[in-house]
Amino acid sequence: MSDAGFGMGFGFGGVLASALEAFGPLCVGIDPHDFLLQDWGLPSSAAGAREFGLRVVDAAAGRAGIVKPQVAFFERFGSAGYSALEEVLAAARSKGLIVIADAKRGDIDTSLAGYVEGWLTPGSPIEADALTINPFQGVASLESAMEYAADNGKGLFVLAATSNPEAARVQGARVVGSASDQASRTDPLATATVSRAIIDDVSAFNAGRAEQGPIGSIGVVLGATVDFAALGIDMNSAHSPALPVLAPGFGHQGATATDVRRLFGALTPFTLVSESRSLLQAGPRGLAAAIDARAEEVRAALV
Ligand SMILES: O=C(O)c1cc(=O)[nH]c(=O)n1[C@@H]1O[C@H](COP(=O)(O)O)[C@@H](O)[C@H]1O
Repeated sequence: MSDAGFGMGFGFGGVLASALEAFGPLCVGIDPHDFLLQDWGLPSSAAGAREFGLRVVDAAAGRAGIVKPQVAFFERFGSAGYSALEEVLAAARSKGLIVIADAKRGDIDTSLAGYVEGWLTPGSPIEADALTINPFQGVASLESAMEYAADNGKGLFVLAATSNPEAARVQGARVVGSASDQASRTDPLATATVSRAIIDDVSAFNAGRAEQGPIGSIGVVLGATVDFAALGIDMNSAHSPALPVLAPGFGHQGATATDVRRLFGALTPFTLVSESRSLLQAGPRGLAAAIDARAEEVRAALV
């Protein structure tokens, strides 16, 4: 595969670049909700979630570059659910799909290391290519996880501005002294929103690993339903290496392909357009065509 016009680089950024080049930015969610299992004629059980996940993988392979299993819908079935998830993860990775495990983990750094070892160690039974991470304990608590990911060719997507409307109260709160915020260096009392500070801190980590290539290994989650200006997030500020963005909020939550450029500005080439229910409700027979159509729609909107 050729590079995506940004130079391939190595590490997770390079893996993302090749998927974006080959398939465009669509990320297919694997969310076996009960109502979907029922619509698909599958039982609400680990076996149903396994079958659902494997069918989504089959439909996505060769049509999209990235899948995002929602771990919650497997975890609810306990060890049998994890066993099902292991099969889905392995099937997806064996078909060349990039797998983002959506588990939203977070803890003090030594405990977080346990999660990251499980999800991001090559050869682990739950190995994924990247993991979603919750930074509520401070971005500094993620430091060793970010290092582990970058050292192992893996990625993290750190929640920064999530798509749910309840998030604004916490994520829009203002904090003093964002790490790489220019204003905070000249005025020690200058503030940034929590969302903006998380983006700056993640970008600063990637800058320290610039030798890995033009796209960073650590990305952020920015929901496509969010009012970014209200959070003080400027999509046109520079990030070097480029900052990968996982963007849920498309389809069922309201955003559409035609919103991508307006919302993500200069970050558009590194933004993964993530949809779950709006694709999955096409059912097992219609899913492949739905993925083809949406992948094409998203690519066309970005030309
Ligand atoms: O990390 C995520 O993917 C995520 C972050 C966020 O801010 N909002 C959000 O909806 N998600 C996840 O993205 C998926 C959205 O599903 P749909 O609304 O059905 O497309 C779910 O698995 C959510 O858990």
